[in-house]
Amino acid sequence: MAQNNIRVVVRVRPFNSRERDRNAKCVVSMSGAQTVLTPAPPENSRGSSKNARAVLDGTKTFAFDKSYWSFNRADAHFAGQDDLFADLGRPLLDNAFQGYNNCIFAYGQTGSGKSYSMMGYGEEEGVIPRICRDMFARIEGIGSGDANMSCTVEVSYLEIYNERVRDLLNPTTKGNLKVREHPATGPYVEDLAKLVVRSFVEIEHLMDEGNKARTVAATNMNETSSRSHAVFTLTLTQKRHDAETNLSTEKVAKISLVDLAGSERANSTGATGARLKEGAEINRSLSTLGRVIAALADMSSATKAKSKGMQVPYRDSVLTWLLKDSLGGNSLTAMIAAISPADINFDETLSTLRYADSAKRIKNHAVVNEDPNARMIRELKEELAQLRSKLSGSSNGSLEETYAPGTPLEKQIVSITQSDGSVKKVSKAEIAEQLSQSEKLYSDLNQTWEQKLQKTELIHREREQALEDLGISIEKGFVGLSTPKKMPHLVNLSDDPLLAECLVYNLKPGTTTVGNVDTNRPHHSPPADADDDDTTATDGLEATPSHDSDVSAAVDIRLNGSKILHTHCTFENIDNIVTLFPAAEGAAIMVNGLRIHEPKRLRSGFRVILGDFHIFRFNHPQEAREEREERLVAEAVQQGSLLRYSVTAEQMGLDMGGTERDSPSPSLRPAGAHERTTSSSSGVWARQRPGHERSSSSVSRALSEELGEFPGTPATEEASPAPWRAHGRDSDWAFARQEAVSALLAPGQDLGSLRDEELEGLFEDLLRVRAGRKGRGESRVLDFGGGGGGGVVGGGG
Ligand SMILES: Nc1ncnc2c1ncn2[C@@H]1O[C@H](COP(=O)(O)OP(=O)(O)OP(=O)(O)O)[C@@H](O)[C@H]1O
Repeated sequence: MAQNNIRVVVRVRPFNSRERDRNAKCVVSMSGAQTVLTPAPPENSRGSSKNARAVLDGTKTFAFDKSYWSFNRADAHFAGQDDLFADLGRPLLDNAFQGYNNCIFAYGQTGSGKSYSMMGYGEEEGVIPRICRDMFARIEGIGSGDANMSCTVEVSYLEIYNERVRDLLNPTTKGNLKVREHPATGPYVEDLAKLVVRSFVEIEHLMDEGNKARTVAATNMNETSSRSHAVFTLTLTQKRHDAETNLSTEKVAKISLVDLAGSERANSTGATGARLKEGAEINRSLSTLGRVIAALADMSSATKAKSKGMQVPYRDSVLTWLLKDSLGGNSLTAMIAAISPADINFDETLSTLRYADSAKRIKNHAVVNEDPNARMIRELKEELAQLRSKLSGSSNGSLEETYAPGTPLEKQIVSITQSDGSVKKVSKAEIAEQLSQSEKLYSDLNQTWEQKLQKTELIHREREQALEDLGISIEKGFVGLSTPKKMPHLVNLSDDPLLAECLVYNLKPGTTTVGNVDTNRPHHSPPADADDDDTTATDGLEATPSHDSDVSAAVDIRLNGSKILHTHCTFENIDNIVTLFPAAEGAAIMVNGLRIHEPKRLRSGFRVILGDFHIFRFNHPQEAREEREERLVAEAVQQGSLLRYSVTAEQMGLDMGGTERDSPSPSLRPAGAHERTTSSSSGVWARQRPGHERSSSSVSRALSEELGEFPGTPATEEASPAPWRAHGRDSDWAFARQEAVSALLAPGQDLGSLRDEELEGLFEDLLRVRAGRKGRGESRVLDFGGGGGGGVVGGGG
């Protein structure tokens, strides 16, 4: 058994545009493995010697396993994604191939760079895709080097939100899976899909669809990923067949990769109602994580005798229960503490560094998992025999009481011997429950590879069906993802880079109807009355019930949440001209910030908001291409260059076919909105995480750019914006929200003329932004992120 401390590394990101706009000072410095946090002097007393002393007094120095300086690429000690992978990813794989469990979790406030390190953005792949890619490269190497060795990989992907566990890969399980614990297996999520993957591309595909499920669920509640914890787990099984003895042995390693919710939620304030409940539940996982880390750190410094009596509150939250092995258990674990460099985030950064500082004292006890399945099967078999005999009463020896026939199982108490040898009194009802759990575990463990493959295929079909039922376009025979080549479509925008632009809704020739997802749910109350605070009603992807009415059958795109009517609107695509028709009076529809009541022709790049929370960009690839072509030709003509006039579009850099550029016409959209890379080589990780900042300045920048205030910005953006660039794709999202709000607050707009819901929505939004700003150094401007009745434009249905 290897006893290892948790490896703790810190990473500081560059300033974001909001910090730059506020002239933030960098308060973080790094030297070797040390991270130093120095409070910035107050604005009005800079330079005074008294103040200089006070600042020095406030300096905090922390030593970690590594400190990654990602603040400025130009610096000699700059650390990028490669460095992180070399230090954390490669050793993790070395350990996993030896048979050790491993875990990496990222901790830090919202926007500090957790997802950047874990998943990455654009070409800047994070540690998760690199691990997956390298794992399959190693497996290939093993397979070709030793015929007696074989490796298999299984994947699960879950999200914890409000203490509820949602399977992101299996739509048939509803959003509340149970965490259980069995002595043979440790904590596990009952009924969580564990899908077989045979290549990196298959993992990419799963991750893509998992993120789609996450996005659908998040949009339902106007959420972002920073409110939930995501746990991606790989199980690597290596089988060695010994030709001489004809025996097989196994090594199994579990790799858990965890992107935690923004840590400021551990102490967020200002929430009310459902928000408060949500806050409390998210806090529960994060605050319990804090207590678990503290308890384990204390235990590591206590004497052996003293530490024996100490309790670690793993079971107080779903997250810590699931991470039990990774924290103080059988795992080699690393924590990435992500921090902002800015003075305005000083308090959050200090709190993150303190967290990280205690985490580094935690000791884990990792063992090589040799033949764990064989052991578990043996233990479960023994247990099952005991449970069955207790339940049937056949082992009623002298020690057990006898009960009259017909006595309810709850009332029949028997004693069972537990795996540690202790004897426990339990009711037969509990035994029946445990029996069914253990039988399930036993049958899971006994599944053949073929059965696992079949199940994976079945869930895959169900998942795609569930997405298609919502109107979300699915790439059949997935090989890298690209948005539709020709079809006009809507693509979702989001404040959250992780959730932006992963849902594509095709607008096929003819009519596409948008309605409420609940329309095809039998016995559901009218969606117009839907209370968006009711977080229990919306679980994201679910296997869709059969279409039970004419209305539901006619609905192609199903959206959830408040203010989406049974039949909300239709898109008519006639000869490639797309027109949006409100389907009923009062349907909440905005196009480019204006509420529409009449049909409206859409042009590529238009922002469309449906209901309160569904924000899209309309893309018309063909139209965008034609416009670019026309513009280039016009430019060529203007320059009087007959030569250029005669060159083909392709020669001018227009891609007419395969690798299309689907973004809206720059003339019709904020110029800061970048085109997405459609390169399949960068895969889903790149696609899902275009450069993207959540800040106010991107709104103002987007507006300025549209007004031509950024002359340096090229009219036609190149694909694949780097994440650290000042303006990201979110300008589309923020721009859409901005114009929606501006429309309500337009000059001359009489607030008194707003409808009650609109006024209330705005009021709540303002309160939330204000509370957010007070509670957090860095807030998202336009963070109307609460579900609670607010929303983009308040009123609607
Ligand atoms: N090391 C880095 N280099 C360049 N840009 C970074 C780095 N880390 C983060 N960023 C940028 O900062 C922004 C926020 O990062 P990210 O989305 O990873 O934060 P997060 O901590 O995951 O937030 P949340 O808790 O909301 O999920 C992104 O635009 C990202 O591109």
